[in-house]
Amino acid sequence: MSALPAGIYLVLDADVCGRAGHRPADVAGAAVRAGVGTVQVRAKRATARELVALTVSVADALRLAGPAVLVVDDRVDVALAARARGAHVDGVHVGRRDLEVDDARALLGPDALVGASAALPEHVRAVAGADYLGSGPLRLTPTKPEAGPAIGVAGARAAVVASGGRPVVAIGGLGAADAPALRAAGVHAMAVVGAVCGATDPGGAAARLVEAWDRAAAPAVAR
Ligand SMILES: Cc1ncc(COP(=O)(O)OP(=O)(O)O)c(N)n1
Ligand SMILES: Cc1nc(C(=O)O)sc1CCOP(=O)(O)O
Ligand SMILES: [Mg+2]
Repeated sequence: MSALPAGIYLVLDADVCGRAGHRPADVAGAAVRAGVGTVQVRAKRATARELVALTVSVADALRLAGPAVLVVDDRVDVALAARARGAHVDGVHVGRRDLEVDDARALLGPDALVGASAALPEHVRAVAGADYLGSGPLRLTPTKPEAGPAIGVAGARAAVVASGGRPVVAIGGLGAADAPALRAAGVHAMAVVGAVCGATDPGGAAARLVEAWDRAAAPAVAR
């Protein structure tokens, strides 16, 4: 199984990229070149066929950009279809209305990376087989207005405590300024959509996020 990289986790939302005038594969490549370790393909309005094509194009971009983990939001069938076309897809991120974690793993194979949404400690217990947990929204966000309620850094900390040592990925309204508090709470990675996909310069925005994350870990004397 691919381990989930710590640091910045890009949720590559096709609609947010499109509104900003960016090709998702270009955003993914620029982000990974800037040090982003994980990319999740998310396209809520796409057909299954469009999502397969998008996933293949992102996998192609990542092959050139450098090592990164690639997962698909929601759709195990799409991950499998992209793999069948030769794309390297590590796994999926499943939400509470998608396939269960164990079913996703049974279909994708034992080495797949399967992440699951779990905002509250009771959700964390319900996804015992997940390789990592996505917890949010930290704060309300225009990218996903239906998400909520906001759990804040305290909620992310509660997920970390309930996680049994599994990596927790915080999501929802996050930016570079959040890195110190999230790292202090024991969060493994910070997921962003708008901060990169919606930026004028996605690569530059990703580089600033990576730098903020790395700097947040530095000992106080080195700052
Ligand atoms: C890292 C991460 N965490 C949480 C989510 C939310 O996933 P989900 O519950 O499936 O909601 P949608 O993204 O599908 O609207 C995520 N995508 N990534
Ligand atoms: C895709 C997603 N899931 C969330 C959750 O709380 O489950 S919040 C979210 C959107 C995050 O976008 P942004 O970084 O632009 O705020
Ligand atoms: Mg989802």
